[in-house]
Amino acid sequence: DTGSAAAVPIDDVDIAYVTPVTIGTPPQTLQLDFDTGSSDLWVFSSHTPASQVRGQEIYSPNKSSTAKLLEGHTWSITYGDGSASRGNVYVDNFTVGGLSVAQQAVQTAQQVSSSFTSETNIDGLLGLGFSTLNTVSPKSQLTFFDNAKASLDSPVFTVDLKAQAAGTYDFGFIDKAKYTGEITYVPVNTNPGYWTFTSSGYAVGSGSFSSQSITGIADTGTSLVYLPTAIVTAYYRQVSGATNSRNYGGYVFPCSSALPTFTFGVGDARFTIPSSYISYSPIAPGSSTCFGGLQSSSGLGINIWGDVALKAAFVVFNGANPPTIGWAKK
Ligand SMILES: COc1ccc(CN)cc1O
Repeated sequence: DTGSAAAVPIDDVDIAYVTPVTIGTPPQTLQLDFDTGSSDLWVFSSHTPASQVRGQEIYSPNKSSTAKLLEGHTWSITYGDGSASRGNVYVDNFTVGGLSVAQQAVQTAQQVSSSFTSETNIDGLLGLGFSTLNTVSPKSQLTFFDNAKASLDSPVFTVDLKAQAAGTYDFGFIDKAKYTGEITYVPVNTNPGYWTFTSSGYAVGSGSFSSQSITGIADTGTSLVYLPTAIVTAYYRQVSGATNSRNYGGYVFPCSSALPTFTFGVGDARFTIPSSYISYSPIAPGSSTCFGGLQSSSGLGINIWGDVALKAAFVVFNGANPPTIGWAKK
């Protein structure tokens, strides 16, 4: 089997991407944020208080003839940005881009935090991290990818995110039309459950490449890139008027400032993030102060290669044993 579905930016700065999925019988279509940085599949539902729903599509298990409550199971998750959700669990038919799983655990939200309520274009998350991170209790559940893996032509999914355009999530195959040159594969550390790999270094603009190991996670569910402070300060030293603002919670700069590109290494390969991806967004609509797409990871305890970096590459998440991650130009 294989599957292929669109990854559509939800706003004009690519803060997140959503992908259509269908759940149950007859099929209910929701738009989910596919997140390689977590492993819960949760949805806005008929169990979500109306006060917390602001236009999101909901999954109603009682309207699905194939839904079954997973008795006595609950879940609760908190994300790196402080957002959170919790609820109960059903199993039901689940399809992504033509690829179906019969008894997928679908976690129905009974409570979502305000940032999810205000994210009106996201109807839930589909975790593509390792199933060890799943929060369902007393028995943790498998991700869609883990459930589908055995039936896939190849145990992989690929991520092709684009700036202000629809990209794709492919399952079970590697589409040669989506990348150029070779794919560089590097090892993945599955502890504690992220797609953790080690980058071989970085360069700021046309500067020299600094060979150093940067261990971090490939995270489709995070908008920006978060790297060690030394690297980030070296970058913004090249941006006139840049400051690390406590007020705005990170590096900001005059939107008119020229930004260098940022290059990162994967093995011998080099990937360059265009300046336009790093001039992420005005701090408020119409402001002449811009927030950077590259920020310090010092407060996170982990380096994150989020959408700003993933947009610059075609990435293969290889779920073989042992798992690896592959990066190619496009
Ligand atoms: C509030 O919105 C989100 C919070 C957390 C994640 C997962 N990194 C994805 C989101 O779209």
